[in-house]
Amino acid sequence: MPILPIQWFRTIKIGYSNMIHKGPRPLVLCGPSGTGKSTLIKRLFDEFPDTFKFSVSHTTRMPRPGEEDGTHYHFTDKEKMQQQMKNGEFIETATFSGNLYGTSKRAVEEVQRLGKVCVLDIDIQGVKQIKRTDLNPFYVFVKPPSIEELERRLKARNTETEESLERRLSIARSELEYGETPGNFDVVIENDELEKTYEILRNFILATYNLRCSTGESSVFRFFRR
Ligand SMILES: Nc1ncnc2c1ncn2[C@@H]1O[C@H](COP(=O)(O)OP(=O)(O)OP(=O)(O)O)[C@@H](O)[C@H]1O
Repeated sequence: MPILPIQWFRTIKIGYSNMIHKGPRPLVLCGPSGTGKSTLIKRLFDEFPDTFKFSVSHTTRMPRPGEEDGTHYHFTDKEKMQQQMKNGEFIETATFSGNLYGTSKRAVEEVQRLGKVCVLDIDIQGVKQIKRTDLNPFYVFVKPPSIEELERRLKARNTETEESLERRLSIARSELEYGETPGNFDVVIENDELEKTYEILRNFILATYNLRCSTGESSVFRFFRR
């Protein structure tokens, strides 16, 4: 039997192509605030609880009662985190109420090592940062049917003040421009009707990760690797 070069094996699978060393490629979901990313991700996790996982973020804020280090967050301090940021250990960071938050490359790789798809719900700035790393995820951009509809959804969610609503809408306009630029994302999905959108996302993921599902006796979907 001929000895095949390792590159040959690597080309067999698409989504799992780097599984030999690292695990499945992460999945980035990006889109303006209020487009429906959390709603779609929740559906995905509900349907496929063993396939997807979030990474554990770092934070410099104090743990709240019941929060465990390494489970809810990696709790750290400002000096240490700033040093790690300088070392390039984070793929994205943000500041909220004076505390630092961030996703480390290592946290994503830990999910990959478990053989699960690490799901990253991040903004365009985060996408740009990830593109400078070797994480090599699949990029999905979720866009609203229109800015007017986005405004309606954000208002209906009841989480915004007039000021934060305006801020989100203005950021959304520039995010849409980046999201719709060809080559920036592997797929752009318009979230018009939720059921249809979820179906498109689901089909993309099944094909991309080279997975198929079948309806079992209990009508629960099960994954098989082809
Ligand atoms: N297709 C849809 N049609 C109508 N409403 C929707 C649709 N998808 C999501 N929504 C609603 O829009 C609101 C915003 O959705 P969601 O919170 O999932 O957005 P998000 O992109 O995760 O926002 P953020 O980035 O701010 O967390 C929610 O109230 C959600 O129920």
